[in-house]
Amino acid sequence: MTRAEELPDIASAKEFYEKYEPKEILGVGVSSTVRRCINRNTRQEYAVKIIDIIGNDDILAEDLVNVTHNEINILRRVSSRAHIIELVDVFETSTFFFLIFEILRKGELFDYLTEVVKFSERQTRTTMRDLLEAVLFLHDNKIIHRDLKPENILLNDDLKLHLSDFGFAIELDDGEYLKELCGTPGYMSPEMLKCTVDPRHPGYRHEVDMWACGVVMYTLLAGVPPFWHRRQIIMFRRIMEGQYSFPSPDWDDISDSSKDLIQRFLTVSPTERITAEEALRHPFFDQVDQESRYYSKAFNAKRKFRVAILTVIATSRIVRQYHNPRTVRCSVAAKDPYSVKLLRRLIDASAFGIYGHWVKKAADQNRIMLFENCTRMEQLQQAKFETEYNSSPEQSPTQDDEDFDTRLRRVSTSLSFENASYAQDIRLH
Ligand SMILES: Nc1ncnc2c1ncn2[C@@H]1O[C@H](COP(=O)(O)OP(=O)(O)OP(=O)(O)O)[C@@H](O)[C@H]1O
Repeated sequence: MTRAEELPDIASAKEFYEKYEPKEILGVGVSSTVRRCINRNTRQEYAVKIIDIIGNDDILAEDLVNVTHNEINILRRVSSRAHIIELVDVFETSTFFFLIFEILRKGELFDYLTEVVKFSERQTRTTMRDLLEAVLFLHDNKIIHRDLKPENILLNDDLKLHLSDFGFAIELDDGEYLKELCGTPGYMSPEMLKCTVDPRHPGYRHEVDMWACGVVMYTLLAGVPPFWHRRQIIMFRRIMEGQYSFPSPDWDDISDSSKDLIQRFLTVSPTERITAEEALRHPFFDQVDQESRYYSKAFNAKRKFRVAILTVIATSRIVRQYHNPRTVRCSVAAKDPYSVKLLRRLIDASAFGIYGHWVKKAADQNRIMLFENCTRMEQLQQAKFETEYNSSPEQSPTQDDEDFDTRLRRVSTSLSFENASYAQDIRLH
């Protein structure tokens, strides 16, 4: 049994054990273990996040206590709002924190996305609307999440999303700017990266969350992240320059309004980037509005008749397609099987079946980045290589004369180290 799997002894957490009965592990975080638990009086099920303050080799106990207090304070302010996880109870001892949350049985959006490979536009619309409503609430209350990504979005039984993990969330006063580099590399905004390498940069604000929303939306629709590159330093360059594309064939069937909204999220200048409020008014969401308005209208015989006719037409089309599927020319399938939608899905699903995760499709389209938290050894090796490279005599510039790329490489190296020890989240001081 690993240390994470061990339960804190009863003497050190009497109050928690008196009220709750811990059960099996639901997930393991960087500094915590999450278990199902049952309230002994009500028999209601919850999820308890158990944070081991002193048993964490990578993080200083004092830092962990401060970070957790900040997380609890923010959660108490935002908890149980629509699409935000509910914090039910908190217990603190000298060695452990116990944070009791509502239980979200379907786990991470990330795992769900891994299973289905990518989302339809309709699914993306629902997911992004819920996410943006949560983000709007945070921003209206001057809170920045700073780590929006599919791993931090949990799903309940009805696949309704709940934003979680407020470990990096922070409250920001008007006119205040931040400079701390934190979050997850592929989701970081250009201004966050720029202020790390340019000491004269003013810093960043809540717009970093909107950038992350763009990365999430792109990833949901394409099944691959927008800026990924095997070398983190190149990925950072791409982020800072806003260099991404909508390559064929994946994006051929995706509407212009989806692409337009992504472009508005992934706008390099934070002042020109779309806000959560504006995004919710974007035409991409109109279709849902029409649908919900349609269903909320009172009974109308004419409309009902129309729906019945459309249903018959759709059903007969499905039956026809089932018996006479669209022909695929052998020459096309042999030359470029991935361009045929039907085969594309089959290839993706088979690759997933074989490897247990998404695999590389081309140099610029790589799903590996989504699994970077599993490649610790590779990152550690790369970090070691980069450090040796940086520490060689001819590669040790002073703080003043080092060029932009050297500073960026330094950030990238630190991130690789942080990634290796902290799995996917980072916090540099
Ligand atoms: N309320 C919940 N209901 C169900 N499962 C949960 C719940 N909260 C967390 N989990 C599961 O536990 C895993 C770890 O959660 P946690 O938020 O602690 O991860 P983390 O953010 O990586 O941890 P850390 O805060 O230490 O960085 C999640 O990925 C999820 O699968």
